[in-house]
Amino acid sequence: MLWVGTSWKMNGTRAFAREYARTLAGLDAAGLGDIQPFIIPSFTAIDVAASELEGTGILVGAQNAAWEDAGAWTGEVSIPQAMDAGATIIEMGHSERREYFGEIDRTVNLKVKAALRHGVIPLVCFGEPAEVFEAGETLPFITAQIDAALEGVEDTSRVLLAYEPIWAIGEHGRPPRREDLVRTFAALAERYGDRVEAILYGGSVNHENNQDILGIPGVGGLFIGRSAWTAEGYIRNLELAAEALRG
Ligand SMILES: O=C[C@H](O)COP(=O)(O)O
Repeated sequence: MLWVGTSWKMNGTRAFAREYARTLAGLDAAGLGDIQPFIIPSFTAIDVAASELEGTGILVGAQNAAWEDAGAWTGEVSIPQAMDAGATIIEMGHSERREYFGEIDRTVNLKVKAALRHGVIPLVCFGEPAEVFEAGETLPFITAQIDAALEGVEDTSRVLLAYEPIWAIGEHGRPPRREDLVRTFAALAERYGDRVEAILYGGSVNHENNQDILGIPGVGGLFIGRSAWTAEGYIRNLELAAEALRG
């Protein structure tokens, strides 16, 4: 099974979400084979996307959620609230949240535990900055992030991990070299492969490198930004992944 999903980040109105999800709902999901698609809109559009996608097998997630269930946490959205809107995946630890909104390993860990307690899937993002990569310190850096995220969690089998090198993300990002990903995923698979649901790759995934990345041993899926920000772009990514899976 390959997990192939997209986060829209801070993009999209409810009307956009309805249109996108409707196009996606028209897809022959069975024809994709063993691919698990998921989309992660902004909070405001989760319910629209989820209702359009009901019964299609395509999952909808939230880009963040609080670890507490309710209370005086101004500006936060709890996991039960995200679930109420239709989310079954909770993303956490994305580098943009770590850089701009104070997300730290400790809060990611609290969120992993809260998501599992509520029976939704934690999607844990991690990745190193350029200077760590250039110093050859990627592995110790990312394994420390993952170990902290999973600390004290007995059963991690439903956790999705997403390796997103910070220097590879977004419009100024550059896709990693294949040999670097091969090395990193070999180590991640050896250390976490049996313990988690899947280990995804994210950062400058596009229609040209999609299949090549999926061919790397240990890569269990893709977490895509820009090249899936239109329904057509995302569907093309899904079709390419299905083709890669068929071999
Ligand atoms: O959440 C998605 C990632 O940050 C990747 O974004 P990108 O594909 O636009 O580089």
